[in-house]
Amino acid sequence: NYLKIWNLRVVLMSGGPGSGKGTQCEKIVAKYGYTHLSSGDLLRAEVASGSERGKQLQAIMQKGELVPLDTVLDMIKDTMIAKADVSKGYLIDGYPREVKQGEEFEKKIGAPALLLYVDAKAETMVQRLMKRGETSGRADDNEETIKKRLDLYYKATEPVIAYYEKRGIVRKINSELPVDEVFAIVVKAIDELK
Ligand SMILES: Nc1nc2c(ncn2[C@@H]2O[C@H](COP(=O)(O)OP(=O)(O)OP(=O)(O)O)[C@@H](O)[C@H]2O)c(=O)[nH]1
Ligand SMILES: O=c1ccn([C@@H]2O[C@H](COP(=O)(O)OP(=O)(O)O)[C@@H](O)[C@H]2O)c(=O)[nH]1
Ligand SMILES: [Mg+2]
Repeated sequence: NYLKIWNLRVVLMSGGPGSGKGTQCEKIVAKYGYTHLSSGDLLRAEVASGSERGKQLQAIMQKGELVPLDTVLDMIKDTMIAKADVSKGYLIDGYPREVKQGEEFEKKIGAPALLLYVDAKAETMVQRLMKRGETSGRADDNEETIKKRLDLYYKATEPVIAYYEKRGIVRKINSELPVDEVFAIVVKAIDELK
């Protein structure tokens, strides 16, 4: 199975907090049957398990900071391997968060075929997250943590996009548009892959 993951297509979904990554990923999974891995969801599952490691993660995420990159990469890799037999390809959401994470991913797993970059204005993202926070129950959907996530996104994650741009695999998509219009552009980008 470890060998098998090298042959499966990897699509990355990147964008700021609240830019619509999760929303678009759900639609991609329904249409293409890719295995969806959200690094944030994997981390939240570990927190929910109540483990010692989960407690440490909770503290980091509550502050809007980044979890050590090896922790996240190991979780992603283990999940990829576990699902390799039934997988048609992987859709990895919210990862990599920093250039170093991307480099490690390539060393241990392989090169992605496409990076979908959903882009919205900071103001839009904050608004969406505040609204989502009314019902999400996410400890990090509050004004103070949102601001930190946003700052860290511009500082650490935007350079990741520049890194993949050099390889010509980035498709930037305006996610200020209604969900279905954003998705139509996403579909085009995926269908162009061979
Ligand atoms: N108008 C509009 N709203 C959207 C769009 N995509 C997402 N939203 C809303 O914005 C909120 C955040 O979307 P998510 O898909 O959860 O965002 P995310 O990028 O996964 O955010 P994180 O989980 O914080 O990384 C949701 O409550 C959606 O309803 C879009 O394309 N257009
Ligand atoms: O590769 C990752 C992905 C997520 N996180 C942590 O998990 C939180 C939530 O991530 P998610 O992608 O769900 O939401 P976003 O911050 O994009 O709104 C982040 O703020 C980080 O603390 C992390 O450290 N590394
Ligand atoms: Mg999400």
